[in-house]
Amino acid sequence: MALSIPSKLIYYTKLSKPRIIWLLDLAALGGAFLASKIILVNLLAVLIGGTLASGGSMIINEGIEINKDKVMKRTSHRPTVMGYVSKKEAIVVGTFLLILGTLIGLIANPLSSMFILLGGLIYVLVYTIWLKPRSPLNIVIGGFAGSAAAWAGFAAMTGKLDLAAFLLGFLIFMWTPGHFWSLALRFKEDYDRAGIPMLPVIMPENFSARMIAISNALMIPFAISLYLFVGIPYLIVSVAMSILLMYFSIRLLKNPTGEEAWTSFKVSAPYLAIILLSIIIIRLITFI
Ligand code: HEM
Ligand SMILES: CC(C)=CCC/C(C)=C/CC/C(C)=C/COP(=O)(O)OP(=O)(O)O
Repeated sequence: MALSIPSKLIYYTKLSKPRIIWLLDLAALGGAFLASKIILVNLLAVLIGGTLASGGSMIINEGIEINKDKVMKRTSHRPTVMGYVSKKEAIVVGTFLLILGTLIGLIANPLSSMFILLGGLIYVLVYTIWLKPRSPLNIVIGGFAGSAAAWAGFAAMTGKLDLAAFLLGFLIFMWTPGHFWSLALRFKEDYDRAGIPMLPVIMPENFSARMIAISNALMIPFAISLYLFVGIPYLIVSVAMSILLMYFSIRLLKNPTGEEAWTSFKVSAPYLAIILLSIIIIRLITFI
């Protein structure tokens, strides 16, 4: 199908999942602001490189998954399913963007660039190709893709990692199951139809709700202990947000329905966003 360049650009922008990239960028910013100094050029390199690489990785994912996306209601309108972007084109363009993003990360330093590449490779190779079709633990391991964004941000400023960076990375790692199992519980019929063994597909609702509550509870110590590096105002924000998150996890435990799971999913991104924003804003104030 011959399409104009502007419409291709619109399709590629949609395929890159901008609704997810902003939070990955916020994770990279959160990592960067945990460092003791901010190097502006490196910050721009990791944000631009990370955005291109994560967008590219999502485009590769949607190239690989056309047949699954076709049978899932939620994903059946993607430009790849509609035939506007072919499998081969998505994989070629996505790979190009992943490589370009990795190279731009080199402007900061090799470690930051390595984390950008690692994030993309974990998402495409480990999650999409290897674990997603095979194991209900797919997203547990896949969660390291999000950690890589935070580590790329920190490494861009310092060329190394430290305890604060590890805590932020593991916070995102532990956040991912609660985020995704809530969505998968809401759309379990979709995943079942596509033959993807997501936890809520193969286990009863109450078991999935319990796993969401447990993983959220295990995440909270990582979120709160970052106050050692960010200070008391952060402690107040992280405790308040964690109480709110657990309130919705307990509601889901008591009533493990698709509707409650959707509420839990909708709370999860703002939870992480507010934690990351408070790190960024509080550290920014201390830098000034
Ligand atoms: C393997 C790990 C992950 C899986 C399987 C996953 C899965 C998903 C899915 C299927 C959606 C709905 C997608 C759509 O709208 O097309 C979604 C939404 C989202 N994800 Fe994830 N995700 C993961 C990790 C992450 C990470 C690490 C971040 C950022 C740090 C993130 C941020 C978001 C955001 C911001 C949304 C949009 C939420 C909304 O619409 O309210 N996700 N995720
Ligand atoms: C540092 C760096 C480059 C990190 C990249 C990390 C990355 C791309 C994480 C994305 C995770 C994500 C949106 C999964 C969507 O799941 P899915 O593809 O199973 O969703 P679907 O069911 O909507 O297809």
